Amino acid sequence: MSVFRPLLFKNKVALVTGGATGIGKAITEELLSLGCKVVIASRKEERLKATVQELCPNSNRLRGKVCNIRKEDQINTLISSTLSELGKIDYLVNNGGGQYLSPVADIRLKGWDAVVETNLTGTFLMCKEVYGQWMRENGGVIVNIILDTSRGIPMMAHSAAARAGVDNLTKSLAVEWAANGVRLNTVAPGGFIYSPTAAANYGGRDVFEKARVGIPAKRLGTTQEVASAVCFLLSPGASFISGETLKVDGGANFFPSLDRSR
Ligand SMILES: CCCCCCCCC/C=C/C(=O)SCCNC(=O)CCNC(=O)[C@H](O)C(C)(C)COP(=O)(O)OP(=O)(O)OC[C@H]1O[C@@H](n2cnc3c(N)ncnc32)[C@H](O)[C@@H]1OP(=O)(O)O
Ligand SMILES: NC(=O)C1=CN([C@@H]2O[C@H](COP(=O)(O)OP(=O)(O)OC[C@H]3O[C@@H](n4cnc5c(N)ncnc54)[C@H](OP(=O)(O)O)[C@@H]3O)[C@@H](O)[C@H]2O)C=CC1
Repeated sequence: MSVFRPLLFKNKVALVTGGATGIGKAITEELLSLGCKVVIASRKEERLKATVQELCPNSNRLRGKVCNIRKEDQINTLISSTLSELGKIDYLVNNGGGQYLSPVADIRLKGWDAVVETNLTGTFLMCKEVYGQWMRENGGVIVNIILDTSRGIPMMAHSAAARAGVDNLTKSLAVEWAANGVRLNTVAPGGFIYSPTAAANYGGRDVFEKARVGIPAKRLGTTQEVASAVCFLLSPGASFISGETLKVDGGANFFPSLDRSR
């Protein structure tokens, strides 16, 4: 059940990258339930189609657009076609991203580049293009999803470095674009938010289940819990919050190794 007032969101237009699966899909569902029009964008057309069919089969309030955020020309087209179809972009959620597990010693340059391009460069390009085509003149709100990198992330150093870059980019843009009526914040889910697509990237649910002992609440986070944080930061309730990082981790960044026996 949503804790937000639909009046605040009605007829807003939101663009959510990676909005067809996992956390992005929960954000999409929440925004739709509040009355927004939503465009979801990612690489795999079949996932986009399935989510549009599942969440909004009988209306055009949800549209899927194929876009690889590593490709500047595709981002350009994504933004311009969204504007020509829906007339505005009030909210951008840069959620699309990911990585693979590897010790640093085994990361090849091609893999490093793939992860940095996906997470840091992709977010930079999305922010720059939406600002240039719409938000510079009209304002808007951007939320960037990262990982909680406050203690580094062994086995995911490429992604941790890229996400720390996104966190810092967000702070610079929050200052540069404030006078244009643009707010930006990051949401940092701590490690373990289960969804089937996220888990598939690591060979199944096991790696998430094993993490449970290190989480003070003794449970995994849900995609809806991340979506709530995102919607709060998008909402007018957060109208004087910009350049901040909101962790969603059930307290796991404090004393993360305590009480592993339970
Ligand atoms: C300790 C416990 C903690 C457990 C921690 C558990 C995680 C919990 C916290 C985090 C959760 C999440 O983020 S959940 C979200 C998960 N979802 C995703 O990651 C989806 C998106 N990810 C991806 O698409 C990929 O991971 C990403 C690398 C970014 C892009 O892949 P692409 O194949 O499209 O990229 P390309 O440009 O073709 O480059 C591929 C190159 O990348 C490298 N590469 C790619 N996958 C690889 C792999 N599995 N193993 C090795 N190397 C790989 C190789 O060098 C590849 O080159 P070649 O060898 O020449 O091919
Ligand atoms: N699950 C977790 O525990 C945590 C997740 N996160 C982050 O949250 C975000 C969402 O992850 P989650 O929902 O869990 O996992 P998913 O794997 O379900 O989501 C990743 C999404 O990103 C999209 N994507 C990946 N690469 C690109 C690209 N180059 N261009 C466009 N879209 C892309 C994927 O779609 P497609 O493959 O079709 O392109 C997919 O929809 C990610 O940035 C993730 O790293 C952060 C902390 C913890």
